[in-house]
Amino acid sequence: MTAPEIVLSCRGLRKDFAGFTAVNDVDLDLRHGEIHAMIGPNGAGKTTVFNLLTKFLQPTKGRITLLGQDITRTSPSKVARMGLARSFQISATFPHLTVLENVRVALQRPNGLAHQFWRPMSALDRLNERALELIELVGLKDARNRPAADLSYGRKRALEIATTLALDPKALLLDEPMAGMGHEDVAVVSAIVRDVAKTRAVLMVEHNLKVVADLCDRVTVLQRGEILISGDYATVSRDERVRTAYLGAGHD
Ligand SMILES: Nc1ncnc2c1ncn2[C@@H]1O[C@H](COP(=O)(O)OP(=O)(O)OP(=O)(O)O)[C@@H](O)[C@H]1O
Repeated sequence: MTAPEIVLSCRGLRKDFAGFTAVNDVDLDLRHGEIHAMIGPNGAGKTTVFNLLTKFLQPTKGRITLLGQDITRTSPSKVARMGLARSFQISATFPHLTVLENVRVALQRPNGLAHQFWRPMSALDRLNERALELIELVGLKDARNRPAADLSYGRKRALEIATTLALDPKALLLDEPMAGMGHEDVAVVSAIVRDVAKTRAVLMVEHNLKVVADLCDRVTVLQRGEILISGDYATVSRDERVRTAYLGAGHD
């Protein structure tokens, strides 16, 4: 069987901040249908890698490709349109708008609201149809007419994921999607991530190792800006360097 298509890839990625190397020689391949976790201690460079991949930071060295196209020098808005989405940057939700209105706003974003007013009713119907599909995908159908502010924490995160999916990204980067959640919400959001990953590549920074073990196909461990090891959870968690450096001695 051939390996799934590589959606987002980087080679030799490096970022220096005023003489300090925050990220060094990072190679990553995100594949269609796979969930890839990036873990590592505080300050390991995870956020910097996210910022480099989404083009919010320009790499000092290295090359990034999205669907085979070199995006190393492409602007963040262009890479977003090309199919790379990041959870918190383009998914801000409006608390006083309903769930449906929030997703509709997100769906209209690529073309800008100003271009929408002249469209025939059928286009608006299509917009509602697509909005409802996304709302259903993240399990918020029953709450579609409720203001976002009324949702529980986990369901707000589900709404954010729905708005992030509005551009139908091919690669989705999630920065600690389960942060601050209780068990039930973690289960809900995990199921959503598993579902959305079926048709795209997902990279997530996640501190909850149980989530990583249950959800992720591949784990990359960063330490002091460099990749310590990359592989499936079983392989990575068996590695002595990972056990001492990150998981801590005695971790099972
Ligand atoms: N703009 C910047 N200027 C200078 N140093 C920076 C900048 N951004 C990050 N760094 C440094 O780069 C290193 C990596 O930081 P980064 O935020 O990427 O780590 P992280 O793995 O995301 O950590 P955390 O888990 O705490 O979020 C840190 O030492 C940080 O202080």
